Amino acid sequence: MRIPVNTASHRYEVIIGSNILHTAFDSFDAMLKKADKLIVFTDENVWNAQGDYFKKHFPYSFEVFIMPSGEACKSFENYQNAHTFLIEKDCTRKSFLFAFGGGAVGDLTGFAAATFMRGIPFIQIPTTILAHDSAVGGKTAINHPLGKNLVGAFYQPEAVIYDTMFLQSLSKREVRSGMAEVIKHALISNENWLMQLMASPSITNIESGQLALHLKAGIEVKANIVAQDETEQSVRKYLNFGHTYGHALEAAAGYGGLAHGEAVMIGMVYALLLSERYGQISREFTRAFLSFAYKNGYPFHEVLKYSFETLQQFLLKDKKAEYGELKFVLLNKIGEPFVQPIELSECREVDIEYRSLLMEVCK
Ligand SMILES: NC(=O)c1ccc[n+]([C@@H]2O[C@H](COP(=O)([O-])OP(=O)(O)OC[C@H]3O[C@@H](n4cnc5c(N)ncnc54)[C@H](O)[C@@H]3O)[C@@H](O)[C@H]2O)c1
Ligand SMILES: O=C(O)C(=O)C[C@@H](O)[C@H](O)[C@H](O)COP(=O)(O)O
Ligand SMILES: [Zn+2]
Repeated sequence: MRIPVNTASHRYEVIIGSNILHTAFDSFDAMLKKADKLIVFTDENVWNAQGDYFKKHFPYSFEVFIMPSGEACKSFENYQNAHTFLIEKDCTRKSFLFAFGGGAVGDLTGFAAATFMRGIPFIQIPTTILAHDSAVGGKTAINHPLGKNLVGAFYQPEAVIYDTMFLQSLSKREVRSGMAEVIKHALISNENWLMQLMASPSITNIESGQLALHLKAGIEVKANIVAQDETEQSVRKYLNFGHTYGHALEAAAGYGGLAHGEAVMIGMVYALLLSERYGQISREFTRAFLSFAYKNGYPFHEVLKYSFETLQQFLLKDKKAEYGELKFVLLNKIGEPFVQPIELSECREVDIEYRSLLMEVCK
């Protein structure tokens, strides 16, 4: 199945299916044969779990750069190492990169592709559920100790080749983390879809055919939004639902302490509490949603490890902030996101409210 992504700067497709790696490159054969070098960026875990399948089914000869797994690959140090690798391998503007991994590998590779010799092409080959989000739309970045994804570029891939075979080796924790972005896509777009997800007996145990439908639906939401607003001037901000508080937690936890999707899930409940004040979200819904997420194993108790004072320094660095004003994505109703300026004093009030709700619901 192919899903078009038509952004202002570039048009490409997400090719998604099971066992497609060996055939998916057919349409790119001419382009890839013109490249002087094909370089695959991956991480240790992905290479250990899926390297053999990759080597068997990837139809070209390539060199591989294996990075530390998880957020460690989005460090300045690894970003420099990646460029050193490309330079030492005599890569040129005719070289081509592949991001073979989850969102961390995808974000690092995309940023390396955007900046190596001022830009070389790359293809995303995502291997996590979460990467149905990260591989699409062209946000690339590394982390700074003072804030998540603060250094990056909008840079679109030539294609996204999503072989869902790769998902089989994901840990339960990574499945849960990835499902948070699926749930985010439902929350900002479609109440029926959200209700279907909330009715699943277990969010980490969805049958593969059904999971593929959720991934397709999530990719379509994302593709539709980035087609309207590639560089986050307007509606793209909606894709950041849950991320203001979520990114602050990830930074406070020292990148990698919390998985991205775990932090986003915690941040989405915080955004629901704010949505009660500015939209039509009821406390009853927030409570039901929190209870659903808690039963599915999202680690809400992590919030209690960090004071609001620790989180606020990161909240203030959120990329949506403008002219000293913090902006949160909130929901009027399920499927109706909007952007709301919020004072830091109100963030603190809601943080206190959140901690007491957690004590009540997450026993
Ligand atoms: N660019 C975007 O639009 C966007 C969107 C969402 C998230 N992100 C970024 O993506 C990152 C999170 O992505 P992620 O959750 O995929 O994390 P990740 O890339 O860190 O992968 C999670 C863990 O799973 C391992 N892994 C990956 N695929 C595997 C597989 N098939 N089998 C076994 N292990 C595997 C990885 O090695 C890692 O340890 C964050 O840095 C986040 O900021 C970016
Ligand atoms: O694509 C987007 O736009 C998103 O906001 C998707 C998010 O899931 C993703 O985590 C993104 O990297 C966050 O962007 P940031 O600009 O807040 O760093
Ligand atoms: Zn995200």
